[in-house]
Amino acid sequence: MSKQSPIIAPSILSADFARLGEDTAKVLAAGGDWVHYDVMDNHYVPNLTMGPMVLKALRDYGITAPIDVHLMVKPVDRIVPDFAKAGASCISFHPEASEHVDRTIGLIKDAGCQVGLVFNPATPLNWLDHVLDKLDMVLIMSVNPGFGGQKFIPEALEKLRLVRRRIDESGRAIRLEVDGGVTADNIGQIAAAGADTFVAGSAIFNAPDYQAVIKRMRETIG
Ligand SMILES: O=C(CO)[C@@H](O)[C@H](O)COP(=O)(O)O
Repeated sequence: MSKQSPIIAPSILSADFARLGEDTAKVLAAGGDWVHYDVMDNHYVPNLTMGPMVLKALRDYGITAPIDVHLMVKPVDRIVPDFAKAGASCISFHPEASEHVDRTIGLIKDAGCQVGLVFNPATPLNWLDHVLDKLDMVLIMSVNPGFGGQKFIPEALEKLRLVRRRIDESGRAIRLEVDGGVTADNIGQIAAAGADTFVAGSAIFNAPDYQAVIKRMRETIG
């Protein structure tokens, strides 16, 4: 299976939290495809963000774009149905945070969501063994999770190449997402390494013109 059409998923971790609905609608109108929604629990990662109630509030506000939930929480399973009910489209989790990775994958699918598995910079790819065919997405972290605005870790490029190969060999339509330090300047290199789904927070939300950054990213990806 060759690469799928590129998706740009602005991470609303860098949005204006005091005007979250408005800012999310604005970034989508500016050309964002998905909403990337970071859930941090001050346990698995050292930060605390948003839960399912805020996600539901975005749906109630009128956000209809796919919401790509990145769970940085431990334990994982208990909170999955709440996010599905709130309107998540895809739920990704870290294998180290789940006692039973295959069970968590099944739980997310049974809740009606797409499922992704997330790899921190030091997480080995052998967590893909035996489960790759069940996934809709593999997410490669190019920073250590917990904060926006960090610098891209270049070793992520080799990891992307390795996962691209595994996905292609599987023959399945699995997305390859990258998250952390993605900018209009490095997105070309990241796309060339095999990513087709690009999360970007500070590079978009800290810019004066969201549309101009997203357009530049899209043109660079080709
Ligand atoms: O999951 C995370 C951080 O843990 C990310 O989604 C960040 O929100 C990306 O932010 P930038 O690095 O693009 O500023």
